Amino acid sequence: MSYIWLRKEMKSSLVANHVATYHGEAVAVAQIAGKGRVLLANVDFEPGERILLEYPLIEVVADDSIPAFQVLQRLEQDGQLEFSLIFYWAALSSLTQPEDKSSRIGRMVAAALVPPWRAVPKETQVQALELHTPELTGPSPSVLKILEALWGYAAEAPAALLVEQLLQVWIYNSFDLSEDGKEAGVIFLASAMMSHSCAPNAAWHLDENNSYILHARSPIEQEQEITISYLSPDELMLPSSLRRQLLESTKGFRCSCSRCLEPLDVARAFLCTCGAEALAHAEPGLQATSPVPWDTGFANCGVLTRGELPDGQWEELVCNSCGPRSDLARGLALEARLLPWARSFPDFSTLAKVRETAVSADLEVPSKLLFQAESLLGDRHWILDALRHAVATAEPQRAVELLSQRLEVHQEDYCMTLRARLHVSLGKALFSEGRFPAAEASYREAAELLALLFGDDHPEHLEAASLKQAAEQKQADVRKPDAKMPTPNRTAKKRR
Ligand SMILES: C[S@@+](CC[C@H](N)C(=O)[O-])C[C@H]1O[C@@H](n2cnc3c(N)ncnc32)[C@H](O)[C@@H]1O
Repeated sequence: MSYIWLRKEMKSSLVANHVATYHGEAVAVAQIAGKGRVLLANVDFEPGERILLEYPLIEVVADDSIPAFQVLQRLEQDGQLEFSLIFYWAALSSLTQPEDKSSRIGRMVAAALVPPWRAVPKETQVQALELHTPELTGPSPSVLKILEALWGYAAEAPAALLVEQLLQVWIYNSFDLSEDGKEAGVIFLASAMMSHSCAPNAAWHLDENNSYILHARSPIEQEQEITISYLSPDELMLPSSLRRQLLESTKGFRCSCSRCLEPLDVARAFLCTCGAEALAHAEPGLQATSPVPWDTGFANCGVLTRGELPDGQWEELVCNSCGPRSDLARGLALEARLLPWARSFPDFSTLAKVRETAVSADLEVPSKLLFQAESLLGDRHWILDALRHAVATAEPQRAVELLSQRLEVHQEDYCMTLRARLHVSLGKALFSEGRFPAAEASYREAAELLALLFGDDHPEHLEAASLKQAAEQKQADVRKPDAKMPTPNRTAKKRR
């Protein structure tokens, strides 16, 4: 991979200078063809090692006591806003402070028809404007409506473009801080340089001061790119085509990470008739060479047509043992049938952003679906995994068995957060069955993974550690002879 290093002496990049000055011992900004600016490691990092801590550049919180915010609320109610209101509020809050009289645009907040609101110093705004946005052709209708509502027709084009650019900066670079139904967001400089990967090598979280903390989740070598996931741990389980569609529709780019470039998709694993695992191609339909007989003979499926397959095409699966197979249509048919169920599953609710979610009214019982899925889908199939999750929640007596199966599947690196959370759930299921040593072991695994991902002061780690302690305590209580009760030995003595 060839990089162009953006060093401190290159005055073209304020962000690169900032990173070199404040985080230069750990990271540097570089440029990669097709991705733009990226963050590279300046030294080697061990798993669990902290890479950086960064203070927020701008933080915003929804506040309906402010008249300018109320104007946005009215526009939202009238259906005039294209994106979530908090992005527009963040753009307005990234204008310069009313007292900044240095430019015409700098006086915008002071000139509004409503009282001035909290804005930022000019220097902060200039830094924010260096963050990634798609190419802008002009202000959007929503921004023009806002300008009209806040400034009247006097608002001029350069101001509209500035607001549009700030809006895009927030859409493409911000982190969600919403809590208890109150929307909020934050942007950073160094952290905004990081690319997404579906197999990320770093994990981030925000601490109680909203500082950005980044840890290595796998070994990272000097000059290697540092990547995080823009998707949630559950979304990382989706097949390549859906992950890519999600990133395209929400973040506006086609992912070129190592996992998305894999030709076969482990999240779409099927059972070949030989008993081995058969994987689908990551780009469905591309490998098709001739049509297959569509009569699947599968109950309730009838005759499968091209249009009924998940991506409207027929596919060939590649078996680990016998190679390309174009006769495994029963598995594909079941996948197509289960898709509406999976899309309606709460963990994957963001899929609604990708395409209209067709949720059938007569959603079937997950335990029945699970039975069918296990006969045709491979353990690594995302829908089989989601079914095991659903059944483990609905039927606590099966939780230990199903969570253990899920954990076995998720032994790979990119699933680390999910794996840690699965260990917590398994610990709870074992604890409720009175299996305290096993529960303790599961909580210990969770605590270790969470410390590695987020540090040992993170609330999720502390919770797992305290659950582990509770399981330990229970074990000790079980082992401790109760002073009031006669032990078998004492009873035996008395009898003699
Ligand atoms: C938050 S910015 C990251 C920094 C950005 N590269 C820059 O030059 O400012 C997000 C943008 O980086 C690019 N990007 C991030 N991850 C990517 C990936 N996995 N594949 C392709 N482009 C990616 C996309 O253009 C995306 O909209």
